[in-house]
Amino acid sequence: MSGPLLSRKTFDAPPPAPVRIVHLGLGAFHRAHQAWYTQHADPKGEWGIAAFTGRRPDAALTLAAQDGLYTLIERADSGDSFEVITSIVEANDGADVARLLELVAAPSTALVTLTITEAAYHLGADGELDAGDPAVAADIKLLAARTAAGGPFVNDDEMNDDDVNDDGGESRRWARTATGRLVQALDARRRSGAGPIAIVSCDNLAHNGAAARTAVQGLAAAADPELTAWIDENVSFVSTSVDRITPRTTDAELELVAASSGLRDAAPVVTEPFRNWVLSGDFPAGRPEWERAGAVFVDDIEPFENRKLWLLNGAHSLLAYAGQLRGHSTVAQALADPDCRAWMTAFWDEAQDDLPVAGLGIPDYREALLKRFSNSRITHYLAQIAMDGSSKLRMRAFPVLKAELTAGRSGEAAARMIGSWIAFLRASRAAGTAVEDTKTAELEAALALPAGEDIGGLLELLDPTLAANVEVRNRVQKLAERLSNAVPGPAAP
Ligand SMILES: NC(=O)c1ccc[n+]([C@@H]2O[C@H](COP(=O)([O-])OP(=O)(O)OC[C@H]3O[C@@H](n4cnc5c(N)ncnc54)[C@H](O)[C@@H]3O)[C@@H](O)[C@H]2O)c1
Ligand SMILES: O=P(O)(O)OC[C@@H](O)[C@@H](O)[C@H](O)[C@H](O)CO
Repeated sequence: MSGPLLSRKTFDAPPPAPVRIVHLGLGAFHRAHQAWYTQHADPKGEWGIAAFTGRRPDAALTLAAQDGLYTLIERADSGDSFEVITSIVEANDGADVARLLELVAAPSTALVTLTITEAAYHLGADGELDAGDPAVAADIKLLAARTAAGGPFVNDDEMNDDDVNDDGGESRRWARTATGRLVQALDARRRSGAGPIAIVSCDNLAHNGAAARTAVQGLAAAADPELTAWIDENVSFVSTSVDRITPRTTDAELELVAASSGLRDAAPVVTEPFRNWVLSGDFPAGRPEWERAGAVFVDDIEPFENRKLWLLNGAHSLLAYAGQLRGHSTVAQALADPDCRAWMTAFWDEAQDDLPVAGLGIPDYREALLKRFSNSRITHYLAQIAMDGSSKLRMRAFPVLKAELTAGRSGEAAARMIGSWIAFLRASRAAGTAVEDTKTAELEAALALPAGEDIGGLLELLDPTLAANVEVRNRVQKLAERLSNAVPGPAAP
Protein backbone atom coordinates (compact mmCIF):
# COMPACT_ATOMS: atom_id res chain seq x y z
CA MET A 1 0.00 0.00 0.00
CA SER A 2 1.24 3.47 -0.77
CA GLY A 3 -0.14 7.01 -0.67
CA PRO A 4 -0.83 9.35 2.23
CA LEU A 5 -2.57 8.02 5.35
CA LEU A 6 -6.30 8.74 5.69
CA SER A 7 -6.79 11.59 8.19
CA ARG A 8 -9.02 14.64 8.65
CA LYS A 9 -6.44 16.65 6.70
CA THR A 10 -5.84 14.29 3.78
CA PHE A 11 -9.56 13.55 3.43
CA ASP A 12 -10.52 17.20 3.89
CA ALA A 13 -13.02 16.20 6.58
CA PRO A 14 -15.19 18.63 8.57
CA PRO A 15 -13.84 19.64 11.99
CA PRO A 16 -14.43 17.00 14.67
CA ALA A 17 -17.81 17.20 16.41
CA PRO A 18 -17.75 17.71 20.19
CA VAL A 19 -17.83 14.47 22.17
CA ARG A 20 -21.38 13.73 23.33
CA ILE A 21 -21.31 9.95 22.96
CA VAL A 22 -18.89 7.60 24.70
CA HIS A 23 -18.61 4.11 23.24
CA LEU A 24 -17.13 0.96 24.81
CA GLY A 25 -15.99 -1.80 22.40
CA LEU A 26 -14.33 -0.23 19.39
CA GLY A 27 -14.87 -3.24 17.12
CA ALA A 28 -16.00 -3.62 13.53
CA PHE A 29 -19.70 -3.62 14.36
CA HIS A 30 -19.76 -0.28 16.14
CA ARG A 31 -18.02 1.26 13.16
CA ALA A 32 -20.50 -0.28 10.69
CA HIS A 33 -23.60 0.48 12.71
CA GLN A 34 -23.84 3.15 15.42
CA ALA A 35 -21.05 5.30 13.93
CA TRP A 36 -22.79 5.10 10.52
CA TYR A 37 -26.20 6.01 11.99
CA THR A 38 -24.69 8.91 13.92
CA GLN A 39 -22.94 10.27 10.85
CA HIS A 40 -26.16 10.09 8.83
CA ALA A 41 -28.30 11.62 11.58
CA ASP A 42 -26.09 14.58 12.39
CA PRO A 43 -25.75 17.01 9.47
CA LYS A 44 -24.51 19.85 11.70
CA GLY A 45 -21.75 17.80 13.32
CA GLU A 46 -23.01 18.08 16.90
CA TRP A 47 -22.54 14.48 18.06
CA GLY A 48 -18.96 13.24 18.23
CA ILE A 49 -18.13 9.74 19.48
CA ALA A 50 -15.22 8.99 21.81
CA ALA A 51 -14.68 5.24 21.50
CA PHE A 52 -12.65 2.90 23.71
CA THR A 53 -11.29 -0.53 22.85
CA GLY A 54 -12.12 -3.45 25.13
CA ARG A 55 -9.13 -5.63 25.71
CA ARG A 56 -6.28 -4.50 23.50
CA PRO A 57 -5.12 -1.04 22.43
CA ASP A 58 -4.51 -2.00 18.75
CA ALA A 59 -7.69 -0.66 17.14
CA ALA A 60 -7.38 2.59 19.10
CA LEU A 61 -3.78 3.12 18.02
CA THR A 62 -4.57 2.45 14.38
CA LEU A 63 -7.63 4.68 14.33
CA ALA A 64 -6.08 7.47 16.38
CA ALA A 65 -3.32 7.74 13.76
CA GLN A 66 -6.14 8.41 11.24
CA ASP A 67 -7.96 10.95 13.49
CA GLY A 68 -10.72 8.33 13.99
CA LEU A 69 -11.52 8.18 10.26
CA TYR A 70 -11.97 4.90 8.37
CA THR A 71 -13.61 3.62 5.21
CA LEU A 72 -16.86 1.69 5.42
CA ILE A 73 -17.13 -0.73 2.50
CA GLU A 74 -20.75 -1.60 1.76
CA ARG A 75 -20.60 -4.93 0.01
CA ALA A 76 -23.64 -5.85 -2.07
CA ASP A 77 -23.99 -8.85 -4.37
CA SER A 78 -23.61 -6.39 -7.24
CA GLY A 79 -20.46 -4.60 -6.02
CA ASP A 80 -18.83 -2.41 -3.38
CA SER A 81 -19.42 1.21 -2.39
CA PHE A 82 -17.10 3.23 -0.14
CA GLU A 83 -17.81 5.89 2.46
CA VAL A 84 -15.43 7.57 4.88
CA ILE A 85 -16.96 7.75 8.37
CA THR A 86 -15.99 10.79 10.44
CA SER A 87 -18.27 10.53 13.48
CA ILE A 88 -15.62 8.94 15.72
CA VAL A 89 -13.59 11.87 16.98
CA GLU A 90 -11.51 10.09 19.62
CA ALA A 91 -10.17 6.51 19.60
CA ASN A 92 -8.87 5.48 23.01
CA ASP A 93 -7.22 2.47 24.57
CA GLY A 94 -9.75 0.87 26.95
CA ALA A 95 -7.04 0.81 29.62
CA ASP A 96 -7.11 4.62 29.69
CA VAL A 97 -9.85 4.58 32.32
CA ALA A 98 -8.92 8.07 33.49
CA ARG A 99 -10.03 9.45 30.12
CA LEU A 100 -13.21 7.37 30.28
CA LEU A 101 -14.06 8.87 33.65
CA GLU A 102 -13.30 12.39 32.47
CA LEU A 103 -15.62 12.02 29.48
CA VAL A 104 -18.49 10.29 31.28
CA ALA A 105 -18.30 12.90 34.08
CA ALA A 106 -18.69 15.76 31.57
CA PRO A 107 -22.17 17.37 31.37
CA SER A 108 -21.86 17.45 27.55
CA THR A 109 -21.80 13.63 27.40
CA ALA A 110 -25.36 12.39 26.91
CA LEU A 111 -24.98 8.67 26.37
CA VAL A 112 -22.71 5.65 26.54
CA THR A 113 -23.14 2.95 23.89
CA LEU A 114 -21.82 -0.60 24.28
CA THR A 115 -20.66 -3.35 21.90
CA ILE A 116 -18.52 -5.34 24.29
CA THR A 117 -19.81 -8.85 23.29
CA GLU A 118 -22.41 -10.97 25.09
CA ALA A 119 -19.86 -12.63 27.36
CA ALA A 120 -18.58 -9.30 28.69
CA TYR A 121 -21.79 -8.75 30.69
CA HIS A 122 -20.73 -11.72 32.86
CA LEU A 123 -24.27 -12.89 33.54
CA GLY A 124 -24.89 -16.42 34.80
CA ALA A 125 -27.50 -18.94 33.68
CA ASP A 126 -29.95 -17.31 36.12
CA GLY A 127 -29.54 -13.93 34.40
CA GLU A 128 -27.79 -12.42 37.45
CA LEU A 129 -24.22 -11.10 37.65
CA ASP A 130 -21.85 -14.08 37.81
CA ALA A 131 -19.99 -13.12 40.99
CA GLY A 132 -17.98 -16.34 40.76
CA ASP A 133 -16.33 -15.26 37.51
CA PRO A 134 -12.70 -14.42 38.37
CA ALA A 135 -12.71 -11.06 36.57
CA VAL A 136 -15.98 -10.04 38.24
CA ALA A 137 -14.79 -11.27 41.64
CA ALA A 138 -11.60 -9.21 41.27
CA ASP A 139 -13.61 -6.10 40.39
CA ILE A 140 -16.02 -6.62 43.28
CA LYS A 141 -13.03 -6.88 45.60
CA LEU A 142 -11.46 -3.76 44.16
CA LEU A 143 -14.65 -1.70 44.36
CA ALA A 144 -15.46 -2.93 47.87
CA ALA A 145 -11.92 -2.19 49.11
CA ARG A 146 -12.18 1.36 47.85
CA THR A 147 -15.46 1.87 49.69
CA ALA A 148 -14.07 0.31 52.86
CA ALA A 149 -11.16 2.74 52.69
CA GLY A 150 -13.78 5.38 53.37
CA GLY A 151 -13.31 7.59 50.35
CA PRO A 152 -14.32 7.83 46.77
CA PHE A 153 -12.78 5.06 44.80
CA VAL A 154 -11.45 7.60 42.39
CA ASN A 155 -10.30 10.99 43.62
CA ASP A 156 -8.97 14.00 41.78
CA ASP A 157 -5.31 13.18 42.36
CA GLU A 158 -5.76 9.74 40.95
CA MET A 159 -7.59 11.11 37.96
CA ASN A 160 -4.43 12.97 37.02
CA ASP A 161 -2.12 10.08 37.76
CA ASP A 162 -0.63 8.29 34.77
CA ASP A 163 -0.28 5.02 36.63
CA VAL A 164 -3.56 3.76 35.34
CA ASN A 165 -3.45 0.02 35.05
CA ASP A 166 -2.79 -2.87 35.74
CA ASP A 167 -0.09 -4.38 37.86
CA GLY A 168 -2.49 -7.09 38.96
CA GLY A 169 -1.69 -6.31 42.58
CA GLU A 170 -3.48 -4.60 45.40
CA SER A 171 -2.46 -1.16 44.16
CA ARG A 172 -4.72 -1.53 41.12
CA ARG A 173 -7.19 1.28 41.01
CA TRP A 174 -9.13 0.64 37.85
CA ALA A 175 -11.63 -2.13 37.33
CA ARG A 176 -10.74 -4.78 34.76
CA THR A 177 -14.11 -5.56 33.25
CA ALA A 178 -15.82 -3.14 30.88
CA THR A 179 -18.84 -2.99 33.19
CA GLY A 180 -16.63 -2.40 36.24
CA ARG A 181 -14.99 0.53 34.45
CA LEU A 182 -18.43 1.81 33.54
CA VAL A 183 -19.40 1.70 37.22
CA GLN A 184 -16.34 3.79 38.08
CA ALA A 185 -17.24 6.22 35.30
CA LEU A 186 -20.83 6.53 36.52
CA ASP A 187 -19.51 7.23 39.99
CA ALA A 188 -17.38 10.02 38.54
CA ARG A 189 -20.53 11.44 36.87
CA ARG A 190 -22.46 11.29 40.13
CA ARG A 191 -19.68 13.17 41.90
CA SER A 192 -19.38 15.78 39.15
CA GLY A 193 -23.10 16.55 39.32
CA ALA A 194 -23.37 16.24 35.54
CA GLY A 195 -26.85 14.73 35.80
CA PRO A 196 -28.69 11.86 34.16
CA ILE A 197 -27.31 9.82 31.29
CA ALA A 198 -28.38 6.92 29.04
CA ILE A 199 -26.55 3.60 28.61
CA VAL A 200 -27.39 2.02 25.26
CA SER A 201 -26.47 -1.64 24.88
CA CYS A 202 -25.97 -2.65 21.26
CA ASP A 203 -24.94 -6.23 21.97
CA ASN A 204 -26.81 -9.30 20.76
CA LEU A 205 -28.44 -10.04 24.10
CA ALA A 206 -32.10 -10.52 24.93
CA HIS A 207 -33.36 -7.52 26.96
CA ASN A 208 -29.94 -5.96 26.52
CA GLY A 209 -30.92 -2.81 28.45
CA ALA A 210 -31.98 -4.86 31.46
CA ALA A 211 -28.86 -7.02 31.08
CA ALA A 212 -26.67 -3.91 31.17
CA ARG A 213 -28.53 -2.67 34.24
CA THR A 214 -28.06 -6.03 36.04
CA ALA A 215 -24.36 -6.10 35.22
CA VAL A 216 -23.75 -2.48 36.25
CA GLN A 217 -25.90 -2.51 39.38
CA GLY A 218 -24.46 -5.86 40.49
CA LEU A 219 -21.00 -4.30 40.54
CA ALA A 220 -22.12 -0.92 41.85
CA ALA A 221 -23.67 -2.65 44.87
CA ALA A 222 -20.19 -3.76 45.84
CA ALA A 223 -18.95 -0.20 45.56
CA ASP A 224 -21.43 1.95 47.35
CA PRO A 225 -25.16 1.75 48.17
CA GLU A 226 -25.44 5.47 47.39
CA LEU A 227 -24.13 4.83 43.91
CA THR A 228 -26.76 2.14 43.21
CA ALA A 229 -29.46 4.57 44.37
CA TRP A 230 -28.03 7.30 42.12
CA ILE A 231 -27.93 4.92 39.16
CA ASP A 232 -31.56 3.95 39.82
CA GLU A 233 -32.59 7.58 39.64
CA ASN A 234 -30.26 8.92 36.98
CA VAL A 235 -29.29 6.23 34.50
CA SER A 236 -31.62 5.09 31.75
CA PHE A 237 -30.79 1.66 30.35
CA VAL A 238 -32.02 1.67 26.76
CA SER A 239 -32.77 -1.62 24.99
CA THR A 240 -31.97 -2.06 21.33
CA SER A 241 -32.15 -4.60 18.55
CA VAL A 242 -29.18 -4.06 16.26
CA ASP A 243 -28.63 -5.62 12.87
CA ARG A 244 -25.95 -5.35 10.21
CA ILE A 245 -23.81 -8.35 9.26
CA THR A 246 -20.23 -7.18 9.76
CA PRO A 247 -17.51 -9.81 9.50
CA ARG A 248 -13.90 -9.32 10.48
CA THR A 249 -11.86 -7.20 8.04
CA THR A 250 -9.12 -8.96 6.06
CA ASP A 251 -5.94 -7.65 4.39
CA ALA A 252 -7.65 -7.79 1.00
CA GLU A 253 -9.85 -4.88 2.07
CA LEU A 254 -6.82 -2.72 2.92
CA GLU A 255 -5.58 -3.09 -0.65
CA LEU A 256 -9.03 -2.47 -2.07
CA VAL A 257 -9.49 0.82 -0.24
CA ALA A 258 -6.03 2.05 -1.17
CA ALA A 259 -6.72 1.26 -4.82
CA SER A 260 -10.08 3.03 -4.76
CA SER A 261 -9.21 6.24 -2.90
CA GLY A 262 -5.47 6.65 -3.19
CA LEU A 263 -5.36 7.04 0.61
CA ARG A 264 -3.94 4.42 2.96
CA ASP A 265 -6.49 3.19 5.46
CA ALA A 266 -5.33 0.64 8.01
CA ALA A 267 -8.79 0.24 9.57
CA PRO A 268 -11.51 -0.26 6.93
CA VAL A 269 -14.67 -2.17 7.79
CA VAL A 270 -16.73 -4.36 5.44
CA THR A 271 -20.46 -4.63 5.93
CA GLU A 272 -23.65 -5.52 4.08
CA PRO A 273 -25.98 -2.84 2.65
CA PHE A 274 -28.81 -3.90 5.02
CA ARG A 275 -29.04 -2.19 8.40
CA ASN A 276 -31.64 -2.02 11.15
CA TRP A 277 -31.83 -0.39 14.56
CA VAL A 278 -34.81 -0.57 16.91
CA LEU A 279 -34.56 1.23 20.26
CA SER A 280 -36.71 1.51 23.35
CA GLY A 281 -36.09 3.71 26.38
CA ASP A 282 -35.39 7.25 27.58
CA PHE A 283 -32.54 9.58 26.74
CA PRO A 284 -32.55 12.06 29.65
CA ALA A 285 -29.63 14.09 28.29
CA GLY A 286 -30.69 14.01 24.63
CA ARG A 287 -29.59 11.95 21.64
CA PRO A 288 -28.88 12.29 17.93
CA GLU A 289 -31.95 12.13 15.72
CA TRP A 290 -31.04 8.60 14.64
CA GLU A 291 -34.50 8.22 13.08
CA ARG A 292 -33.24 10.57 10.33
CA ALA A 293 -31.00 7.65 9.33
CA GLY A 294 -33.76 5.05 9.63
CA ALA A 295 -33.64 3.99 13.31
CA VAL A 296 -37.02 3.15 14.83
CA PHE A 297 -38.14 3.94 18.39
CA VAL A 298 -40.75 1.61 19.94
CA ASP A 299 -42.44 1.07 23.29
CA ASP A 300 -42.27 -2.72 23.23
CA ILE A 301 -39.00 -4.03 21.83
CA GLU A 302 -39.26 -7.70 22.81
CA PRO A 303 -40.88 -9.01 19.59
CA PHE A 304 -38.21 -7.22 17.47
CA GLU A 305 -35.41 -8.56 19.68
CA ASN A 306 -36.71 -12.10 19.49
CA ARG A 307 -37.29 -11.95 15.74
CA LYS A 308 -33.68 -10.94 15.22
CA LEU A 309 -31.99 -13.04 17.92
CA TRP A 310 -33.87 -16.22 16.97
CA LEU A 311 -34.25 -16.01 13.21
CA LEU A 312 -30.95 -14.35 12.31
CA ASN A 313 -28.57 -15.10 15.16
CA GLY A 314 -30.12 -18.50 15.93
CA ALA A 315 -29.74 -19.54 12.31
CA HIS A 316 -26.16 -18.22 12.36
CA SER A 317 -25.23 -20.34 15.38
CA LEU A 318 -26.87 -23.44 13.94
CA LEU A 319 -24.97 -22.97 10.67
CA ALA A 320 -21.76 -22.19 12.58
CA TYR A 321 -21.67 -25.53 14.42
CA ALA A 322 -23.45 -27.86 12.00
CA GLY A 323 -21.76 -26.16 9.02
CA GLN A 324 -18.23 -26.49 10.39
CA LEU A 325 -18.88 -30.12 11.30
CA ARG A 326 -19.79 -30.68 7.67
CA GLY A 327 -16.59 -29.03 6.46
CA HIS A 328 -17.89 -25.54 5.56
CA SER A 329 -16.17 -22.36 6.62
CA THR A 330 -18.54 -19.52 5.67
CA VAL A 331 -22.24 -18.78 6.12
CA ALA A 332 -22.86 -18.74 2.36
CA GLN A 333 -21.17 -22.16 1.97
CA ALA A 334 -23.21 -23.69 4.80
CA LEU A 335 -26.42 -22.31 3.38
CA ALA A 336 -25.68 -23.97 0.04
CA ASP A 337 -25.60 -27.36 1.85
CA PRO A 338 -29.15 -28.81 1.59
CA ASP A 339 -28.96 -30.47 5.03
CA CYS A 340 -27.83 -27.29 6.80
CA ARG A 341 -30.48 -25.32 4.99
CA ALA A 342 -33.21 -27.82 5.92
CA TRP A 343 -32.17 -27.69 9.61
CA MET A 344 -32.22 -23.89 9.48
CA THR A 345 -35.67 -23.87 7.86
CA ALA A 346 -36.97 -26.26 10.52
CA PHE A 347 -35.59 -23.97 13.22
CA TRP A 348 -37.22 -20.94 11.60
CA ASP A 349 -40.55 -22.79 11.47
CA GLU A 350 -40.31 -23.55 15.18
CA ALA A 351 -39.19 -20.06 16.17
CA GLN A 352 -41.87 -18.46 14.02
CA ASP A 353 -44.57 -20.31 15.96
CA ASP A 354 -43.30 -18.66 19.14
CA LEU A 355 -43.25 -15.10 17.74
CA PRO A 356 -46.28 -12.80 17.53
CA VAL A 357 -47.97 -13.03 14.15
CA ALA A 358 -48.93 -9.36 13.79
CA GLY A 359 -46.60 -6.53 12.86
CA LEU A 360 -43.35 -8.42 12.38
CA GLY A 361 -43.62 -9.36 8.69
CA ILE A 362 -41.98 -12.73 9.34
CA PRO A 363 -42.32 -14.15 5.79
CA ASP A 364 -40.60 -11.09 4.30
CA TYR A 365 -38.00 -11.13 7.07
CA ARG A 366 -37.16 -14.79 6.32
CA GLU A 367 -37.01 -14.10 2.60
CA ALA A 368 -34.65 -11.18 3.15
CA LEU A 369 -32.47 -13.27 5.49
CA LEU A 370 -32.02 -15.92 2.82
CA LYS A 371 -30.73 -13.25 0.43
CA ARG A 372 -28.47 -11.71 3.06
CA PHE A 373 -26.97 -15.06 4.09
CA SER A 374 -26.40 -16.02 0.45
CA ASN A 375 -24.39 -12.85 -0.28
CA SER A 376 -21.25 -14.79 -1.15
CA ARG A 377 -19.22 -11.57 -1.50
CA ILE A 378 -19.48 -11.21 2.31
CA THR A 379 -17.01 -13.73 3.69
CA HIS A 380 -18.55 -14.37 7.09
CA TYR A 381 -16.54 -17.09 8.80
CA LEU A 382 -18.49 -19.65 10.79
CA ALA A 383 -15.59 -19.83 13.25
CA GLN A 384 -16.17 -16.16 14.21
CA ILE A 385 -19.87 -16.79 14.83
CA ALA A 386 -19.10 -20.00 16.79
CA MET A 387 -17.12 -18.13 19.47
CA ASP A 388 -18.63 -17.82 22.96
CA GLY A 389 -21.40 -20.36 22.31
CA SER A 390 -21.95 -20.73 26.05
CA SER A 391 -23.31 -17.16 26.18
CA LYS A 392 -24.93 -17.02 22.75
CA LEU A 393 -27.02 -20.22 22.82
CA ARG A 394 -28.83 -19.00 25.93
CA MET A 395 -30.38 -16.30 23.76
CA ARG A 396 -30.58 -18.14 20.45
CA ALA A 397 -31.69 -21.74 21.15
CA PHE A 398 -32.97 -22.10 24.72
CA PRO A 399 -35.87 -19.61 24.59
CA VAL A 400 -37.27 -21.34 21.49
CA LEU A 401 -36.79 -24.80 23.00
CA LYS A 402 -38.56 -23.70 26.18
CA ALA A 403 -41.46 -22.10 24.28
CA GLU A 404 -41.83 -25.26 22.21
CA LEU A 405 -41.90 -27.48 25.30
CA THR A 406 -44.44 -25.18 26.95
CA ALA A 407 -46.62 -25.48 23.85
CA GLY A 408 -46.43 -29.28 24.16
CA ARG A 409 -44.13 -29.70 21.16
CA SER A 410 -40.70 -31.36 21.00
CA GLY A 411 -38.48 -28.39 20.06
CA GLU A 412 -36.47 -30.77 17.88
CA ALA A 413 -34.95 -28.05 15.67
CA ALA A 414 -33.82 -25.90 18.61
CA ALA A 415 -32.48 -29.04 20.32
CA ARG A 416 -30.51 -29.73 17.12
CA MET A 417 -28.77 -26.37 17.47
CA ILE A 418 -27.69 -27.34 20.99
CA GLY A 419 -26.74 -30.84 19.77
CA SER A 420 -24.61 -29.37 16.98
CA TRP A 421 -22.83 -27.12 19.50
CA ILE A 422 -22.06 -30.15 21.67
CA ALA A 423 -20.94 -32.23 18.68
CA PHE A 424 -18.70 -29.33 17.64
CA LEU A 425 -17.17 -29.09 21.13
CA ARG A 426 -16.57 -32.83 21.22
CA ALA A 427 -15.01 -32.84 17.75
CA SER A 428 -12.79 -29.86 18.63
CA ARG A 429 -11.63 -31.63 21.77
CA ALA A 430 -10.91 -34.84 19.87
CA ALA A 431 -8.94 -32.88 17.24
CA GLY A 432 -7.05 -30.90 19.91
CA THR A 433 -8.45 -27.61 18.55
CA ALA A 434 -8.99 -24.85 21.11
CA VAL A 435 -12.57 -23.64 21.49
CA GLU A 436 -12.87 -19.87 21.74
CA ASP A 437 -15.20 -19.26 24.64
CA THR A 438 -14.91 -17.23 27.83
CA LYS A 439 -16.05 -20.35 29.68
CA THR A 440 -13.44 -22.67 28.14
CA ALA A 441 -12.32 -24.12 31.49
CA GLU A 442 -15.89 -25.03 32.48
CA LEU A 443 -16.60 -26.44 29.02
CA GLU A 444 -13.47 -28.58 29.15
CA ALA A 445 -14.38 -29.90 32.58
CA ALA A 446 -17.84 -30.91 31.32
CA LEU A 447 -16.42 -32.48 28.16
CA ALA A 448 -14.03 -34.57 30.24
CA LEU A 449 -16.97 -36.36 31.90
CA PRO A 450 -17.79 -39.87 30.62
CA ALA A 451 -19.66 -39.95 27.29
CA GLY A 452 -23.32 -39.12 27.84
CA GLU A 453 -22.70 -37.40 31.17
CA ASP A 454 -20.95 -34.59 29.36
CA ILE A 455 -24.32 -33.55 27.88
CA GLY A 456 -25.72 -32.96 31.38
CA GLY A 457 -22.63 -30.96 32.40
CA LEU A 458 -22.78 -28.77 29.30
CA LEU A 459 -26.52 -28.14 29.54
CA GLU A 460 -26.12 -27.31 33.21
CA LEU A 461 -23.77 -24.45 32.25
CA LEU A 462 -26.38 -22.95 29.95
CA ASP A 463 -29.69 -23.71 31.60
CA PRO A 464 -29.94 -25.87 34.75
CA THR A 465 -33.73 -26.30 34.37
CA LEU A 466 -33.46 -27.89 30.97
CA ALA A 467 -30.40 -29.87 32.06
CA ALA A 468 -32.67 -31.62 34.58
CA ASN A 469 -35.17 -32.60 31.87
CA VAL A 470 -34.29 -36.20 30.91
CA GLU A 471 -36.29 -36.08 27.70
CA VAL A 472 -34.41 -32.96 26.54
CA ARG A 473 -31.04 -34.49 27.48
CA ASN A 474 -31.79 -37.66 25.53
CA ARG A 475 -32.98 -35.72 22.50
CA VAL A 476 -29.91 -33.47 22.49
CA GLN A 477 -27.66 -36.51 22.95
CA LYS A 478 -29.22 -38.30 19.97
CA LEU A 479 -28.97 -35.22 17.74
CA ALA A 480 -25.36 -34.58 18.82
CA GLU A 481 -24.40 -38.16 18.02
CA ARG A 482 -25.82 -37.89 14.51
CA LEU A 483 -23.54 -34.91 13.87
CA SER A 484 -20.52 -36.29 15.70
CA ASN A 485 -18.71 -38.06 12.91
CA ALA A 486 -17.40 -34.98 11.18
CA VAL A 487 -14.40 -32.82 12.11
CA PRO A 488 -14.38 -29.03 12.59
CA GLY A 489 -13.73 -27.00 9.44
CA PRO A 490 -10.86 -24.56 8.95
CA ALA A 491 -10.54 -21.66 11.40
CA ALA A 492 -11.15 -18.05 10.39
CA PRO A 493 -7.97 -16.11 9.63
N1 LIG B 1 -20.45 -8.09 13.89
C1 LIG B 1 -21.74 -8.07 13.74
O1 LIG B 1 -22.26 -8.38 12.66
C2 LIG B 1 -22.66 -7.67 14.88
C3 LIG B 1 -23.99 -7.40 14.59
C4 LIG B 1 -24.86 -7.08 15.65
C5 LIG B 1 -24.38 -6.98 16.93
N2 LIG B 1 -23.08 -7.22 17.18
C6 LIG B 1 -22.64 -7.11 18.59
O2 LIG B 1 -21.41 -6.42 18.66
C7 LIG B 1 -20.46 -7.19 19.38
C8 LIG B 1 -19.07 -6.89 18.87
O3 LIG B 1 -18.99 -7.33 17.51
P1 LIG B 1 -17.80 -6.85 16.58
O4 LIG B 1 -18.07 -7.38 15.24
O5 LIG B 1 -17.56 -5.40 16.75
O6 LIG B 1 -16.58 -7.64 17.22
P2 LIG B 1 -15.05 -7.21 17.25
O7 LIG B 1 -14.30 -8.43 17.61
O8 LIG B 1 -14.68 -6.46 16.02
O9 LIG B 1 -15.01 -6.16 18.46
C9 LIG B 1 -15.37 -6.51 19.75
C10 LIG B 1 -15.04 -5.37 20.69
O10 LIG B 1 -15.43 -5.75 22.00
C11 LIG B 1 -14.28 -5.77 22.83
N3 LIG B 1 -14.39 -6.91 23.74
C12 LIG B 1 -14.34 -8.23 23.43
N4 LIG B 1 -14.46 -8.96 24.55
C13 LIG B 1 -14.56 -8.07 25.57
C14 LIG B 1 -14.66 -8.21 26.96
N5 LIG B 1 -14.71 -9.41 27.55
N6 LIG B 1 -14.73 -7.08 27.70
C15 LIG B 1 -14.70 -5.87 27.12
N7 LIG B 1 -14.61 -5.68 25.81
C16 LIG B 1 -14.52 -6.76 25.05
C17 LIG B 1 -13.10 -5.91 21.91
O11 LIG B 1 -11.92 -5.45 22.51
C18 LIG B 1 -13.56 -5.04 20.75
O12 LIG B 1 -13.38 -3.69 21.04
C19 LIG B 1 -20.92 -8.63 19.20
O13 LIG B 1 -20.46 -9.47 20.20
C20 LIG B 1 -22.42 -8.48 19.20
O14 LIG B 1 -22.91 -8.51 20.52
C21 LIG B 1 -22.20 -7.56 16.18
O1 LIG C 1 -21.74 -10.79 16.78
P1 LIG C 1 -21.99 -12.05 17.59
O2 LIG C 1 -20.72 -12.70 17.93
O3 LIG C 1 -22.93 -11.80 18.69
O4 LIG C 1 -22.79 -13.06 16.67
C1 LIG C 1 -22.32 -13.49 15.40
C2 LIG C 1 -23.36 -13.16 14.33
O5 LIG C 1 -24.51 -13.93 14.55
C3 LIG C 1 -23.75 -11.69 14.37
O6 LIG C 1 -22.63 -10.89 14.35
C4 LIG C 1 -24.66 -11.29 13.21
O7 LIG C 1 -23.94 -11.26 12.02
C5 LIG C 1 -25.26 -9.95 13.48
O8 LIG C 1 -25.96 -9.97 14.69
C6 LIG C 1 -26.11 -9.43 12.36
O9 LIG C 1 -26.68 -8.23 12.72
